[in-house]
Amino acid sequence: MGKLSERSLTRRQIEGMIADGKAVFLYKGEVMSVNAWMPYHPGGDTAIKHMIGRDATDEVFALHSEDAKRRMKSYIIGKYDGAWENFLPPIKGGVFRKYNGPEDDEEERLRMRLDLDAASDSTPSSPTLSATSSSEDSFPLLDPSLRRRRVESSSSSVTTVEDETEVPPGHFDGDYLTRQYIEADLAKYPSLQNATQKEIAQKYRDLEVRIRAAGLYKCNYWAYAKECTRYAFLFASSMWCLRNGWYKTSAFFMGAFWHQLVFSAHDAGHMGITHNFQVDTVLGIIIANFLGGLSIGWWKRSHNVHHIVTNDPEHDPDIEHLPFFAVSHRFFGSIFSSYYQRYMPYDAFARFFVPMQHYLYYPILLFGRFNLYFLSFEYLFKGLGPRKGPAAWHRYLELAGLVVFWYWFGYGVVYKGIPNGWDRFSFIMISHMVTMPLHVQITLSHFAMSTADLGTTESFAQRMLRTTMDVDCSEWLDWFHGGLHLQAIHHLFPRIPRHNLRPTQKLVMEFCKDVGIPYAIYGFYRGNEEIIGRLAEVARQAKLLAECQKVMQEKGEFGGF
Ligand code: HEM
Repeated sequence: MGKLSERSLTRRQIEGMIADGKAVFLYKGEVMSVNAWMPYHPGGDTAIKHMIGRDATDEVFALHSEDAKRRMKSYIIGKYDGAWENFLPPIKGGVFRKYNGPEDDEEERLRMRLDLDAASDSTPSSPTLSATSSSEDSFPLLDPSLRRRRVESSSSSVTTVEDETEVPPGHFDGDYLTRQYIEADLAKYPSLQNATQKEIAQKYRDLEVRIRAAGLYKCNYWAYAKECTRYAFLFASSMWCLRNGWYKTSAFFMGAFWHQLVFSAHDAGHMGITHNFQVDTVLGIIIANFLGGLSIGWWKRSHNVHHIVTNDPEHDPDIEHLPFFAVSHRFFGSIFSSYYQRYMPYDAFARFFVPMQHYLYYPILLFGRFNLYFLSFEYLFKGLGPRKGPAAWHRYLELAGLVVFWYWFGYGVVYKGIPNGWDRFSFIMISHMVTMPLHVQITLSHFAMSTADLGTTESFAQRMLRTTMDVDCSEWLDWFHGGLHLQAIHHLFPRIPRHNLRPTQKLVMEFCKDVGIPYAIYGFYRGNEEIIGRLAEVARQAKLLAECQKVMQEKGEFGGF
């Protein structure tokens, strides 16, 4: 009998394993079953759950070190020959059938042949929706009168194309809107046919090889020396002003220090500095916990899921901000968050805030840092991170980091360094509010982009570029945006060091042209307009929904989503 890793598995066998509760995914044509590893996984189990039944090659490749990829070999249980069609993972509602024997394989072969015949009979260019869609394969075409299309040239040579979908006046239909948004994306992006998406995936992998050969994974440590000088200057300025009794100016510098630090914490959290998981995580803990009072573990846990299911209202924690913001009408339906493991109710608070969210966007973000404390404490005190495996000990270092932070900042700076209550209060408020641009920078790349789910065939590269945009700015301003302005590039290659994102951008633009994926890039001001525009659009929909519900209640009908 041959080695386990050499046996060929059929699609139905793999489906049957998943039906039996096994966490199975494909990586470079090999089938892996990882239940035993899940409690030890530094990336948490949610990340893996999103890949069950899928070809996870690109996601796994983008997020892991060479060492982790080597480690994966021991979880191979077989191989799959041929082109894999993704299942919808159980976490997204996928349903799997038990495997009863070779007769199931025969039945599956027949089904696939029939599907193939049906596909070749249909128009080749028309995109088909995969397992996530309803029984219909494609939605009725978007009513052109409802769509305003603008085509603009950015300062770069790449064209930015954008649609705005508006609700027909007088009624609110969430499903209709969802279909409209999907149709808008289908019209704008390459076909979802398996063959097209596989070609995009292949070209994305070729691009990765070119990037690696160009040395763009190599960290520029001199650039970090400059970053550290800036951090030291901001911190020293804060302390100097504090000593001289200029509390408000001191608070400003403290806020600027935290604002800048976060960019390096982000790099470390992605293993984008030394590329060694333990070294970069410790760097991240020093920056985020010891100096910033936050938890890098919390951030990694939520941010990594965000990288895998970007802009998916039910799964991406980075766009789940009810009751304050809803970036999609789908939040009106009180959907279940797989990350938070709870319903996100569209309750009285949400009905109050969301219709005016475009006015509240900047004021609420002023308080963003306070929310980060809450999420960090919750993560560390509830022990939500890995309890076993290579990342288990990080929790203790993180907790020590918080103790040190509250000692130097809470006791040393605020309590001992400032003589009276009012100045202490204003120091805390100013220093925290000065970090507000960071929250804008974080949300800028995604809030205005698509939240539509195009199904299981869409490649990782297309999904990242469809849900993420970049911000165009002069190179000398890169320090201010800290790499967050090149989010689309970063989402395609999360481990590329921040200072190499700009040279990578050129290669990504060529890739986008080649595969026909629009590369979204706006100036900072225009990007802000886009966000406010999107928030205003969803706010209008929320108002319309409220009006419809009121009318229906008056008529004694049920006013649902
Ligand atoms: C046999 C399967 C797997 C093994 C052995 C494995 C191993 C590891 C290891 C050792 C790390 C630490 C960072 C590193 O050295 O790269 C890691 C991180 C990570 N893994 Fe996996 N992994 C597996 C499957 C997956 C899958 C399917 C996903 C989903 C895309 C995933 C997502 C992540 C993420 C997001 C991180 C980042 C965690 C962090 O930086 O804190 N992993 N994994």
